[in-house]
Amino acid sequence: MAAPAPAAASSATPGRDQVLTYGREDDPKVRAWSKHDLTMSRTGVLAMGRRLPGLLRLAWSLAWEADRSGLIALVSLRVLAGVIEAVGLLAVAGALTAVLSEGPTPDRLREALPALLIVIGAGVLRTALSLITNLLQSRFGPRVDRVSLVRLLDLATRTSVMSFDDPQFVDDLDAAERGATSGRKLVDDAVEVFTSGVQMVAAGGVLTALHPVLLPLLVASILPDGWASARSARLAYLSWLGRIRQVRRQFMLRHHMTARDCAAEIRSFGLNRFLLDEYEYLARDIEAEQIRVGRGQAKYRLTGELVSGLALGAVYTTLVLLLNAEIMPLAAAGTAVLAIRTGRGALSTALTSLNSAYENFLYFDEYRSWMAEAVQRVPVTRAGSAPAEPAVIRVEDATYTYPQTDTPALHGVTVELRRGQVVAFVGANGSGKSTLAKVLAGLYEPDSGQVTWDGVDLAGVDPASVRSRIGLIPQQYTQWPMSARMNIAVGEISRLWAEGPDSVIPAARATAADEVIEKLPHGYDTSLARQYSAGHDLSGGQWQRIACARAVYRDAPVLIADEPSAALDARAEQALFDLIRDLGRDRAVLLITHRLASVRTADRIYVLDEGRVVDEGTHPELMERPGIYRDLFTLQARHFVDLPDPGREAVDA
Ligand SMILES: Nc1ncnc2c1ncn2[C@@H]1O[C@H](COP(=O)(O)OP(=O)(O)OP(=O)(O)O)[C@@H](O)[C@H]1O
Repeated sequence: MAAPAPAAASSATPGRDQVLTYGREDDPKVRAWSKHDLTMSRTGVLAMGRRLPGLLRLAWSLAWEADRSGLIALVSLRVLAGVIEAVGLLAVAGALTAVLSEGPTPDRLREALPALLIVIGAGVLRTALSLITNLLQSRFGPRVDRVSLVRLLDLATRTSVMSFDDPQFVDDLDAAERGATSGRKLVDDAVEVFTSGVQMVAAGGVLTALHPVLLPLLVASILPDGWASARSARLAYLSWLGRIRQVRRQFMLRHHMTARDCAAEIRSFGLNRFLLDEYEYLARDIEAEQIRVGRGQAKYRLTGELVSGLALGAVYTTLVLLLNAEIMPLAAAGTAVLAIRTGRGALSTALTSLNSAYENFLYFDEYRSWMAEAVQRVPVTRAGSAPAEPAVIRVEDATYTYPQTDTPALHGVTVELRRGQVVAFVGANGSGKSTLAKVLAGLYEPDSGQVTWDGVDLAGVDPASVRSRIGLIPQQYTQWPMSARMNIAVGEISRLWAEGPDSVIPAARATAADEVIEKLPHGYDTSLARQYSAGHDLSGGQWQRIACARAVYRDAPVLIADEPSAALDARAEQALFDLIRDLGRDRAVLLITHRLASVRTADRIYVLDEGRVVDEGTHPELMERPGIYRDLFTLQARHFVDLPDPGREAVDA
C-alpha cells in the first residue's frame, strides 16, 4: 500500500502549538534551555568597565603564550604607525604653512621641502608598516586561536563527568566555544583603539594650536557617531544572547535532519515534513529577529550620522567665520581641514575597533566565565592513591542526586564487591544500576555516604588513581573515528606506546573482536571512521565486541561491565560471560545486565528498585523467596521453556 502523502506544512493544525518540540520563546520549557536572559545589566558601561581589565589580562595572556614575539612586534608596529601618522600630519601642517606664506614661490617651496620629504617618508613608512603588520597578523591570529581553543578543550576533557549532566554547563560551553576566538580580536581591537587614539591626540593638538574652539567642535562632531556605534553593537549582542537557544535548537534539528543515524527513521516514519516545519518555524523567528536588529541598527546609524553631520557643518562654518574675520590665516585653515579629516578618519577606525571590541568583549566574557566555572569543576588532585589491588570495595549508605533534579537517583545504597568475585546489579530500567556503577567507579561523588577501597575513603584519594584501576565497558561506549587497533588501544593508550601495535591482539581474541577485525579490508588498521569515505562501518554487536576488548586491554584490577552484551549474538554473549567469569577469578568484577540467565553464576546479586537495594543474595537464595528477582527471572525463562506466568498465577489465585 502506498504511504499517504505527508500533510502540508501548517501551523494551524489543531494542537500543534501545544506539542511543538522546539517550542516558543516564551514557553517556560524553552526558556529553561539557557540562563541567558536579556539582561541589560551585564552590558552596561559600568559593568563592562569592571570586567574589562580581567578580560584584557586573559586575552593578553593567551596572546603572550601563543606568540610572544609576534605580540610585541604587532603592538610596537601599530604604535609606530600611529606615531608616524601624527608626525606626517604635523609635517603637512608645516609644509602648508611654508607654501601659503608670503614671498616668492621658489623660496616658499624650498622652505616647505623638508616638511614635504617628511610627509612622503611617512607615507612610504606607513604602507610598509601596514604590509608587515598584515603579514604578522596572518601568523599571530591562528596561533592565539589555537591556544585559546586548546585551553578550552583541555578543561572540557578534564572537568568532572557530573558537569556534563548539568545542561547549563553544556549550554555555556557552546557559547564559550563561540567566544574562544574573540580573545585575539579583543587584543587586536584594543591596540587599534590605542593607535587611533595616538592619531586623534595629534590631530587634536594641531587643532588646539590653531584655535581653541576647533577641538571641542570636532569632539562634538565625533560623539554622536560613537554613541550610535556602541548602541548598534549592543543591540546585535543582546539579540545574539537572546537567540542562543533558538540557534542551538536549530543547529540540533539540522544535525538530526542530515545525520546518517537518523536517515532511516526520518524516511520510515515520514518525518521530513514535520521536521521541515519545525525548522522553518525556528528559522522564521530568527529571520524576524535579524530584520528587527537590522532596522534598529539603521535607526542608530541614521541618528548618529545626522547629528554628526550637523556638528561637522558647525566646525566648517566656524572655520569660514574665523577665516572671514581674519583671525585665522589661510595656511592655518588648510591645516585645520587636514587635521579634522585625520581626526575623523582616526575616530572612524577607533569606532569600528571599539564596536568590534564591544562585541568581542561580550563574546570573550562567555569564554572567560565558562573557563572560570570549568576550573572549579575539575576534580582536585590529591596526594593519596587508591589501593593498587583492592580486595574489598564498598559503597556505604550512598545517596546521589543528578544536577537540576529533585529526586535522588540513589537513596542510602550499600553494596560490596570483592576481588575474585563477580557481583551483579539487576533491576528494572531506571532503577539506578548505571548510576551506582558510576559512584562505585569514582566518576560520581555521592551527596552523602562513602565509597571505600580496602577501608580507604575515595573522597581522600586522587581521582585519577581510582580511574586508572578500573576497566569500564559503559552502556553507551564511544565509536572512535579511528582504526580498529586504536579503538581497542584507547583502553590503555600508554600500553600501546610501551608494548607496540600487536599488544591489542590478545584483548581482541579474548572478546572475539579479532573475528570481526580480521575480516576488515586492512585488518587492525582499517579506519572505523564511518563518517569518512575510507571509513568502514560495523554492526552494533561487532562494535560492542570492540568496546569489550577496550576494557580488557586495560587489564585493571576492577572491571565494570554495564550491559556489555546487549547487542551480542547468543554465541558471542556466552563467550563474553565465560570471559567475565574468568576475569573475575583475580579481579573484582561488576556486571550489570538484563539477561538474567547470565547472572545465575554471579557470586552476589543486588536487586535495585527506584534507587534502593531491595534484595541481595545468590541466584538460588533469591529464587527461593518472592520478589522482583524471582519475578523477572521467571518471566524471562518463560520465553525459553514452557513455564507458567508468575503474574498470571497471582491473578488466578
Ligand atoms: N544524566 C542524568 N540526569 C538526570 N537524571 C538521570 C540522568 N541519568 C539517569 N538519570 C535518572 O536516574 C535514574 C537512574 O538511572 P540509571 O541510568 O542509573 O538507571 P538504570 O538502572 O541503569 O537503567 P537502565 O536499565 O535503563 O540502564 C533514572 O530515573 C534516570 O532517569
